[in-house]
Amino acid sequence: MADDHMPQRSDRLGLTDDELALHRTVFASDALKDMVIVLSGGAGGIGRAIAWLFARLGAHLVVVGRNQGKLSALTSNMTAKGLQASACAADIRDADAVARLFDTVWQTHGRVDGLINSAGGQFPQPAIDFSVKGWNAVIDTNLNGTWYMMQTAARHWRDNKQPGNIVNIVVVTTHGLYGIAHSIAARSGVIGLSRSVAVEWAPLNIRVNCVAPGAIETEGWNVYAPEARAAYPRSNPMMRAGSPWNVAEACAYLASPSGAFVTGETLTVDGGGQLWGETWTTGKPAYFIDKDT
Ligand SMILES: CCC/C=C/C(=O)SCCNC(=O)CCNC(=O)[C@H](O)C(C)(C)COP(=O)([O-])OP(=O)([O-])OC[C@H]1O[C@@H](n2cnc3c(N)ncnc32)[C@H](O)[C@@H]1OP(=O)([O-])[O-]
Ligand SMILES: NC(=O)C1=CN([C@@H]2O[C@H](COP(=O)(O)OP(=O)(O)OC[C@H]3O[C@@H](n4cnc5c(N)ncnc54)[C@H](OP(=O)(O)O)[C@@H]3O)[C@@H](O)[C@H]2O)C=CC1
Repeated sequence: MADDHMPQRSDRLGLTDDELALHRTVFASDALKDMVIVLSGGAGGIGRAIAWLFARLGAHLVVVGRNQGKLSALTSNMTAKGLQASACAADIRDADAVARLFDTVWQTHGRVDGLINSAGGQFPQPAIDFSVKGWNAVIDTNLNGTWYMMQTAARHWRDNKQPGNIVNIVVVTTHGLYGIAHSIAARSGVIGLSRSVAVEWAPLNIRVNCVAPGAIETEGWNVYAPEARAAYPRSNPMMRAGSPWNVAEACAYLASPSGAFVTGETLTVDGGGQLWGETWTTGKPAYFIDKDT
């Protein structure tokens, strides 16, 4: 079977709910049967693919974000297809809101089996120009917010003597992604945290992994200028953007029994971009442009 390619369209970015409801998957339809999964950023481009895939594999998805309207629109579309999903608005930067969120989910379902942290993002800017407020906004969202979710989930698993697993969506921090140094710093923190608590929490039967997507076409790309965005599909040796579905299936591998012996790992889903290619979110500076090509 050929790899799936993102349809190249100019009208919108990413996959629609109708497409996500039907997209082929390699996973068995009961791979996540009866699992309760908390998914932050669930109404975003990658989050929605995760929500649909996981619910189609039998899980109940609790989707989290700041915008109740976007969350409810998604869960209505999912429940209309017979899938199990509910919406819970919360800002992951607010540790008290995160605590209330997990209390509510445990009260409602009596369990949580997995946490996927897909909430995140940044704005493109040369690092030398970051304001204190801009820096803090990105660190708070991507490092602190992700940590509040991880720690709160883990405390519930410990206190209820239940196993759990966490997948954090990060960015590729090792090579080729420029103009978002605040996010590279935050996500490097998340990767380090994940490796550290993968060991500390192994006695609690909690696995912790990361997925690092490369250029994945979603509406999240709207934060970048069209000229910068136009170069993203050429940022890896496959010379194309990835699909949110590719990221969702990587998460399913890690969150289901297929990942039972994997912890502390970062699974990179970038078409080889960490080995060859570059992404300038701010547009490529003249200094780096080879005038002979
Ligand atoms: C292939 C490529 C890789 C792609 C990777 C992806 O992740 S794809 C997409 C993934 N999705 C996304 O990335 C989603 C889009 N990103 C976001 O939602 C935000 O960037 C956020 C994550 C920081 C949220 O922060 P928030 O809710 O607090 O929002 P806020 O708006 O209130 O900003 C707070 C402060 O930040 C500063 N500042 C903000 N923008 C700019 C700018 N353009 N310029 C300069 N500075 C900027 C500014 O100081 C502002 O305060 P001010 O001066 O206005 O009082
Ligand atoms: N698309 C890509 O090419 C890549 C994406 N990534 C990362 O993958 C993740 C998902 O990306 P993608 O789906 O494309 O981006 P989107 O912008 O489409 O989705 C991000 C989601 O995060 C939610 N969110 C942001 N801040 C908060 C917050 N403080 N509290 C709760 N929810 C929040 C947003 O919902 P709301 O605004 O309603 O709160 C939104 O639904 C992000 O971490 C992103 O940085 C990494 C590499 C590449």
